[in-house]
Amino acid sequence: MSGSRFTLGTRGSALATTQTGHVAAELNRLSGVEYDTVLVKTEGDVTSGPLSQLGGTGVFAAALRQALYEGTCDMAVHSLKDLPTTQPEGLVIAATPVRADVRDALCSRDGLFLAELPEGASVGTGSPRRAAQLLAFRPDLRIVDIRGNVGTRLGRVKGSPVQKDDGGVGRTAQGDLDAVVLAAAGLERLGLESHITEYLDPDIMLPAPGQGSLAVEVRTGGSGHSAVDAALETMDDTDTRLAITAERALLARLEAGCAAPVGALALVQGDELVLDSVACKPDGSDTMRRSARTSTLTIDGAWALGVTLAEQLLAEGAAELAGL
Ligand SMILES: NCc1[nH]cc(CCC(=O)O)c1CC(=O)O
Repeated sequence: MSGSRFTLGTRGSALATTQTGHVAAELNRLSGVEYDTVLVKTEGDVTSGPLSQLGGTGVFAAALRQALYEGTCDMAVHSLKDLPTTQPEGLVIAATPVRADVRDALCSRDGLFLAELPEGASVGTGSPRRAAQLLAFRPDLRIVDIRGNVGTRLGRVKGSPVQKDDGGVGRTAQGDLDAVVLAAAGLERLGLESHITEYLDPDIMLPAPGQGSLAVEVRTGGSGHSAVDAALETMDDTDTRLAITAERALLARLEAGCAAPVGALALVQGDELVLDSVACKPDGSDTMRRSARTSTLTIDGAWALGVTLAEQLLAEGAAELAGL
């Protein structure tokens, strides 16, 4: 689209609008071009069944991508981990900004660490990946399938702080869980990091491929503004791009979606890209952790790293283990 403004599509959740707002402000700072945001309702926001049973990947992204493709907006900001690994024809990821904290975060009552939760404690998550890794570390935990936006999930924790009508903050007795697990990045972007009682070490909990990373998507050919396209190029972070490429290649080669009990984390360490991965039996009774590294620091090299590690996992029975 030409003209002096660009339009950014976003989902309506607090997390989505916050993320989009940050990206918009940064693009405006870098390019001087003004922007508008367009709210797009997605299937993932209106369906109420448990996330793990929604089936298909990309329920959050599909409507937003449709809006972008049709020209309702010039750009879309996604949480990368919610994007299916196949890139739709006609759209490209123009920027992956510097990644935020990749870790999962425990938000528990009374500031308890994961290891300190009482025997049989209830932990809420809708993610089979989180559930399996929690159970691998603590087989006694009772995993409760929850969904909803970040605020709703935090509210499930016993004694979690609530905003009172008079503007003060009180404690709720409404909570029914001892803890929930959420992405640290989302909590931090929403200014809710005070709820975090433990950043879960990737040795215990490998994050979802792409976790903590944003993807700014445009139509093939660009945003329609050369200044905005240049800003997107500036915003793109090479190390983030390499890492998420390897993680997503692994997921793609496993033919696993975001609901699979599979974790992956890649990091540029010196002149190497290191990829750690885990495939779990959903009940956490068995896990397969494998790592690989490459010194070919290109997008093709990163993709090949993910594929190679996925093939090793598959050769060792990961598909049967994780029910892929
Ligand atoms: N599936 C929902 C979703 N998509 C992205 C984030 C958090 C932000 C991120 O990982 O970049 C979340 C919430 C969560 O998992 O706690």
